[in-house]
Amino acid sequence: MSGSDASRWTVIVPVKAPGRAKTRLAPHVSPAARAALARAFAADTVAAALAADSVARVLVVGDDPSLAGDAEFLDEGRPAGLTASIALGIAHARATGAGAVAVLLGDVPCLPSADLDAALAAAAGHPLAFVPDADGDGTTLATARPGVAFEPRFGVDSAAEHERAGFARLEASARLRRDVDTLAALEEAIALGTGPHTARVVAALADGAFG
Ligand SMILES: Nc1nc2c(ncn2[C@@H]2O[C@H](COP(=O)(O)OP(=O)(O)OP(=O)(O)O)[C@@H](O)[C@H]2O)c(=O)[nH]1
Ligand SMILES: C=C(OP(=O)(O)O)C(=O)O
Repeated sequence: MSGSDASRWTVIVPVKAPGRAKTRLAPHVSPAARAALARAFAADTVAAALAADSVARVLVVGDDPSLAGDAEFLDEGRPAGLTASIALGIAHARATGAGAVAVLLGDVPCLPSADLDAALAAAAGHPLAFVPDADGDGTTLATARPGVAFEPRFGVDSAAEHERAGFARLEASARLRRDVDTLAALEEAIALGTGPHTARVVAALADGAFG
């Protein structure tokens, strides 16, 4: 992350409180391990965004400031769901001078900053764009050029919803597309190579640190 000129991106990362997150992992790991994984996924995602050359600003939206790390934090207040938290983040970013805006979900722990830079460079060629997740039905990144009305459609079948709403589908790396919701996705992420926060929690899990 360097400078703040208008050609660079503001990246909004919604992150829910770890204790309530990643419920699809609940059958496989303890509540403490699940919360630690959720926190680590977010930390690796935010770190990648902060390190990206094309990113001027990273804004974490949620209800736990400790999840923001070195990024800005925007308190969503009473949790009202993913769509509401994203809308709050976009409105805040635009009201405080953001030009190009991206929403990156906080569960892509394999993401290298160069892969985010590549996707944002491609996104700059479209008013609105998105990156489908690894499974193809969801979305990991949605983008809007400066001044373009931005109402991303994250949630169920968001890839199809984004396409229907006129967002251009971008080619992107497996590492940007690999969100982690399930045990199978976690195993794939480990095989791809995660960021250091997730790697530490996975190692602790393997050592039996969570019981
Ligand atoms: N701020 C905020 N972030 C959210 C909210 N819901 C989901 N997120 C974040 O959006 C990203 C993608 O959400 P999901 O893949 O559904 O993750 P999740 O809700 O933790 O997982 P499940 O409980 O398994 O559905 C993750 O970074 C979540 O932390 C919300 O209500 N508020
Ligand atoms: C909210 C989404 O994430 P997931 O499908 O991982 O819950 C999405 O893909 O739009």
